[in-house]
Amino acid sequence: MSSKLAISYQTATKSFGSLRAVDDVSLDIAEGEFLAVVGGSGSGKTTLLRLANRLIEADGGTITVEGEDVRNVDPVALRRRIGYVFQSGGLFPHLSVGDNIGITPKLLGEPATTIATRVDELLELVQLDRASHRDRLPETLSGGQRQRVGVARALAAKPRIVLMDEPFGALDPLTRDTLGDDYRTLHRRLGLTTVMITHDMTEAILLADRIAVMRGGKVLAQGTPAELSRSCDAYVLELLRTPRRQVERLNALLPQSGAA
Ligand SMILES: Nc1ncnc2c1ncn2[C@@H]1O[C@H](COP(=O)(O)OP(=O)(O)OP(=O)(O)O)[C@@H](O)[C@H]1O
Repeated sequence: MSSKLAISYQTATKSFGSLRAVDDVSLDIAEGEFLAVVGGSGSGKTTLLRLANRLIEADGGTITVEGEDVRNVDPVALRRRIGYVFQSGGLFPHLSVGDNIGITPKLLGEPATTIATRVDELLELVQLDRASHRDRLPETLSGGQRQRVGVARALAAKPRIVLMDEPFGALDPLTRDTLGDDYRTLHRRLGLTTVMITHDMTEAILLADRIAVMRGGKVLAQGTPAELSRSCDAYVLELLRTPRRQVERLNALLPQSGAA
């Protein structure tokens, strides 16, 4: 991991009316880092994520992407530099898998043959068989396959940064595990910087290098799981206890050998 910053929030604030959805947040994400943002519903995770690519504009503080103040970067150009994976896949229902993946290169005016090659590369990267997936509509895919297409689309313009909003939340646990592991491998292989929102502390611990815990628009704590465990905040400690408690309960209920 480099010591250069991919994203930096300095006292970032965003209010909706009287509600401070993001409240005075300072958070650095290094190039190559995988950061998970964990917190309950309404804690400000999505708002924080979207401040980085200007899907939402901050009303206080400064946010930089690769050293540049995002206010000085054209929002459309910024979003091409930063891949975004939506919770539901966010695919265009009337476009084929191939056209969904190729939409950004197409908007960038790349030739059709270059796009076709890129689509095939990306399908391979997210481990979807090209021939049997390229021409299908999103509604004919499983949730896991749709999320793989969502990841491929986010990577189409070769971004160095990927933002993911609860990307695997709606999937069954096995698919979720596999996709999480596969994405982590991609993150390493492509040298990406990833910021992933999740409700699930176990997923955050297993996938991320560092975790930021949000509540009420504030980042209560940030660091590796070991660093978080030294936090003085009761909410952070409670979140960290949940995975351990689940393991203890599972160990008590399941045969130890795993030969169920
Ligand atoms: N466009 C908006 N207008 C008004 N309030 C908003 C808007 N977007 C978000 N909020 C409010 O800001 C707060 C933070 O919302 P945000 O979506 O960032 O939370 P979250 O942690 O991502 O929640 P979830 O896990 O449920 O997606 C919430 O109280 C939400 O209702």
